[in-house]
Amino acid sequence: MNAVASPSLEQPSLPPHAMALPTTTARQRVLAVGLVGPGRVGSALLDQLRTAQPRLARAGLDLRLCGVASSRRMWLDVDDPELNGRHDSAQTWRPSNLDEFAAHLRGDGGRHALLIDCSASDAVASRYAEWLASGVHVVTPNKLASSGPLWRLQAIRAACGSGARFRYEATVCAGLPVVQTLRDLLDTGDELLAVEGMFSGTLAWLCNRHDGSRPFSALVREAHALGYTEPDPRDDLSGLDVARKLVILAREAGWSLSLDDVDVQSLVPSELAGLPVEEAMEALHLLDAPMARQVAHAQTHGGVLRHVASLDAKGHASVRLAVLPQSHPFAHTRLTDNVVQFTTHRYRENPMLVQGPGAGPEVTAAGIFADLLRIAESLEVR
Ligand SMILES: NC(=O)c1ccc[n+]([C@@H]2O[C@H](COP(=O)([O-])OP(=O)(O)OC[C@H]3O[C@@H](n4cnc5c(N)ncnc54)[C@H](O)[C@@H]3O)[C@@H](O)[C@H]2O)c1
Ligand SMILES: N[C@@H](CCO)C(=O)O
Repeated sequence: MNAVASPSLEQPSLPPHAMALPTTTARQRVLAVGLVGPGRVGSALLDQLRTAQPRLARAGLDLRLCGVASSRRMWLDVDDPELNGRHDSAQTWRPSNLDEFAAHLRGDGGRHALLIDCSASDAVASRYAEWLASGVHVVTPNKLASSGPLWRLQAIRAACGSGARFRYEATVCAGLPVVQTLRDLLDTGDELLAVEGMFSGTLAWLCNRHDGSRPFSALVREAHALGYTEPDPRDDLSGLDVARKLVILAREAGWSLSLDDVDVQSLVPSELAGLPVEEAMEALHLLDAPMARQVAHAQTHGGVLRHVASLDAKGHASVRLAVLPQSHPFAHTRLTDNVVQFTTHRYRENPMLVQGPGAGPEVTAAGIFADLLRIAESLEVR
């Protein structure tokens, strides 16, 4: 199984026989896994799963990749490996159909099944409740279910009554333990008072790299190629991606925040906002002049640009680009570093910090993988 290096490659080379596992022993837990969205993050995850399979098998977890679905086509492990072999290891692909995909994953219902959504698709997020209700666990870095309509998230939570689990650690700051940390604080009786920080790996990287020597648009293209941005980088630049993360954390704490409640400062000029994504990628130069002015302004004031966000217990939430003094702790972050500062009842004098790389396929994939392992740990042997 090789990595799919480009998001445009919708066909990861996944010879079914490459996923062959050591013989299952009576004590092994079997987990059927299906992946939707083999893009930058999904492909990195497929690589990590394949590398880990022998080690997991020795530890008693038989991880079986049963299917991969992209927006247009899918591969299921029942597809003919001999035929694939005759076509130079090509896969047998069929048109994508999420109903068939989930039914195949469930099998006869006798095995544990887990679906990983690595798309950024609302249509896929809309299916979680029915998958969970049918007993399929769901893990995702896709923020749309947890930050979208509240009724849909409530339906997803209700569907977990089937015993299936829904985990989404990588929706906030990629592989950093942010959602789990907040959950641990709350589960042990602490109370969230405020969250502040830098929640965009892309904006952190752009602010660190943008010194005026290269056009901002060239840096955005590079961040996209490195896999830091959302599929549509305007989701990062408009502050929407960070607003989604604030909503996810607020809801984790039991607050009914929605995207409309977040005061967001967008960096996307209106001429760029209305374009289809391909045209917008061609017109990124529209960002250059305004961002050059922002950098010059920060330099004149002896400060640095940082993309910051905050949320308080009264539901005030904001996302903006700020000029911070060199002495500010956020001024010395590197590369894609995110910082999440939790002020809680216990940590009110000296808030708790989670900090580190906040974007990129490999760290994000590792966050998803860790969610999968937490679910796998709780499975009984079938
Ligand atoms: N890149 C990061 O650093 C990062 C970090 C945290 C979370 N995420 C999230 O991870 C997800 C994937 O990001 P990416 O950078 O890999 O994006 P990508 O564009 O590289 O990949 C998305 C994949 O989803 C597939 N897809 C789209 N619609 C689909 C549909 N309806 N059915 C099946 N497949 C569909 C596409 O075919 C593509 O393979 C996004 O939700 C993103 O917000 C990314
Ligand atoms: N595009 C996002 C990925 C992590 O959610 C970011 O740059 O932070």
